[in-house]
Amino acid sequence: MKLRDLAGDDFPEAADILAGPAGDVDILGLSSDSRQIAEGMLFAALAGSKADGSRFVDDAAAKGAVVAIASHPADSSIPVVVVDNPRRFLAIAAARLYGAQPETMVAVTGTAGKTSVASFTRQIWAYAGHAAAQIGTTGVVSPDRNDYGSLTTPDPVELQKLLAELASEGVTHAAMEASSHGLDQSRLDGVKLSAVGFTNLGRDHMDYHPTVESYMAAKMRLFDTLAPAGAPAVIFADDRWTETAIEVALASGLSIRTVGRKGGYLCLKRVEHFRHKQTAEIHADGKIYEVDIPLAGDFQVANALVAAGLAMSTGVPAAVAMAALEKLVGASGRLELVGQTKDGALAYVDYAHKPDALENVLSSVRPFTTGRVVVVFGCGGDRDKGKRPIMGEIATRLADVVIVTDDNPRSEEPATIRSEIMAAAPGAEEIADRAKAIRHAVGLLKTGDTLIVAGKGHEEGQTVGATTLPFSDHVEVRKALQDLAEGVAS
Ligand SMILES: CC(=O)N[C@H]1[C@@H](OP(=O)(O)OP(=O)(O)OC[C@H]2O[C@@H](n3ccc(=O)[nH]c3=O)[C@H](O)[C@@H]2O)O[C@H](CO)[C@@H](O)[C@@H]1O[C@H](C)C(=O)N[C@@H](C)C(=O)N[C@H](CCC(=O)O)C(=O)O
Ligand SMILES: Nc1ncnc2c1ncn2[C@@H]1O[C@H](COP(=O)(O)OP(=O)(O)OP(=O)(O)O)[C@@H](O)[C@H]1O
Ligand SMILES: N[C@H](CCC[C@H](N)C(=O)O)C(=O)O
Ligand SMILES: [Mg+2]
Repeated sequence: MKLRDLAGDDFPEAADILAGPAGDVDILGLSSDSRQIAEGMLFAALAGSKADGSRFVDDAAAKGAVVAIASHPADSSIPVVVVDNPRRFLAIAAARLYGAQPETMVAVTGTAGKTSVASFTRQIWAYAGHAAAQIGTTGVVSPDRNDYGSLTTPDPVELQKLLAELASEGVTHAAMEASSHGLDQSRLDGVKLSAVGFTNLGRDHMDYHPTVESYMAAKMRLFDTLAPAGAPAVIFADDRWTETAIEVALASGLSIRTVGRKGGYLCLKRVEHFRHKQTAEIHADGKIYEVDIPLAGDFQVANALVAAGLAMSTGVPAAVAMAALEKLVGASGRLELVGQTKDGALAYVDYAHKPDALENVLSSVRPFTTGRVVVVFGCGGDRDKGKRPIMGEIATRLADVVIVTDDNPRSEEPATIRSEIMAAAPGAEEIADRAKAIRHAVGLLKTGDTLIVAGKGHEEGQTVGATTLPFSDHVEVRKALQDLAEGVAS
């Protein structure tokens, strides 16, 4: 496709250069990484967190790039087209180059619950008879795929390639997670959205966003920039940041649909929490439905409501959506019951790796725990350091036994990360080796206790330095439970 057609009318600041010979250049592919460039491709020079991509224009040209997109002029053997936001150019050009997307796409943002909402929305659509997919932290799930993922919101070129593949595989509906990094870096800018959702805002990624307001503003790009005017915006009604989300949706001309106890579109009239399910009375489309949601964790009711709101906003009748809630399966590693001891103590794996999530998950299991709540967790390296003492405090306040261990130390010294948590967790035990920490915790379990292994959820690796070693909380919990049952000494 010609560069001019990839740009369309979206980049008036480059209209002059695109009207000339540079606009006629035929583009065979796109990349923001000079190392991935091949003959005939466009190179987008992005200012990143570690490097400035414009340093690599010559490398890209040497590998066969025919044009570069950048935010400032550069001397090069290939034309350099200057635009205000090269990341946005890359995303929009990728959407045009790959062409197809599932007809109905929704995106959900918020600090916690995105993966669960994307999964539940996919499940409700599938129940309603649609070929549906989800894209996010746990990877890609569709009728034909179950691919492990790495980023919550993929890089725009990969994302658009994936959407075109899904469309060609017959997927008509896709729900995706919009992370604050993804939104801030314009990774979703070429996605054609039918509806958008917001769950909640808590503390996370304060290493990347300077203030909580700017973190919220990044999330709200989904509403004020990406959602087309008039699109439904499904907003969880009971969060501290609900009003802000509503204000942004109003100012952006979206159709506001609140869900929750204070919800107008879906109103939670009553909910009873049981150990493995919740019974909710939901007012939807003029009727009251009593729904058994077969998931542990009261926060899952909020996620189920946002998902039902998104499904209904894209054509699923209320009665079908409510019936589908009774069949939901939790996303992998989200308060997932992995096993129990012979005395009936339950062991869960959960993905809480930020303060609000840890607080929610520990509070959720408390009412059903007649014994002690035992938690094993750590904090990731090269990520928001401020959350470490906060999570230490939460664990100490809400659990009876706290075991601090490693969770993807990455380039940091693991002992330093643990000590920053331990500083706010008096009485906690520190066991560096995560497998040993889990085994120790399982060994402590008595009748009535609940174990939460938090932070890694579905993850299949432990990243130490630059190496990711195979590691799964599920596998380690199962092994420890089995050895305990067989009397193998720890
Ligand atoms: C901090 C961050 O978000 N980094 C993302 C960002 O990279 P960057 O722009 O900072 O890259 P950089 O290393 O500074 O390099 C700048 C540019 O020079 C290019 N380059 C570099 C070297 C070279 O030889 N040639 C070359 O062209 C790079 O390809 C890049 O385009 O843009 C890249 C392309 O989209 C992402 O892959 C990369 O994600 C990294 C891998 C990452 O770990 N991201 C995490 C923090 C993330 O995005 N997480 C979110 C949130 C999860 C959650 O909600 O909890 C997610 O969506 O997963
Ligand atoms: N609605 C919610 N409110 C508070 N905590 C939640 C909520 N939903 C999930 N959690 C907690 O957050 C963890 C992660 O849930 P989920 O993966 O659905 O969220 P996410 O927004 O996709 O997270 P991430 O940004 O890490 O991918 C869960 O394991 C649970 O501990
Ligand atoms: N998408 C999140 C995942 C964190 C998971 C946790 N296990 C950790 O490594 O901190 C991030 O990159 O911040
Ligand atoms: Mg997620």
